[in-house]
Amino acid sequence: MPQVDITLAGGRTPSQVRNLMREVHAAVVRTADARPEHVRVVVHEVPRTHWAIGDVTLAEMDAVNETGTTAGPQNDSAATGRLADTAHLEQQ
Ligand SMILES: O=C(O)/C=C/C=C(\O)C(=O)O
Repeated sequence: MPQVDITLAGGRTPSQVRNLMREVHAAVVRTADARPEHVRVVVHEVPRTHWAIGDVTLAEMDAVNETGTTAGPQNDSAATGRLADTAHLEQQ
């Protein structure tokens, strides 16, 4: 009984989430030789205020990207709006 769990940051429309579920379902049926009625797809949607990367939440990154100002902790990723785990790559 295949089960696919997907964790998404909030912000997608219900239609986007539904399409994602449909396509994942189809992919599992096609590739895993699973019966359609046995495939479970579970989407966990996390509020953007509850997902932090390097202590900068996605909501804080959004605010930076929308206003050009820093809304969260003062660090490189908050200032640039980039994901914290990629910021170090530009420093090398
Ligand atoms: O954790 C990250 O680096 C980014 C996560 C973003 C998502 O999961 C999303 O866009 O849903």
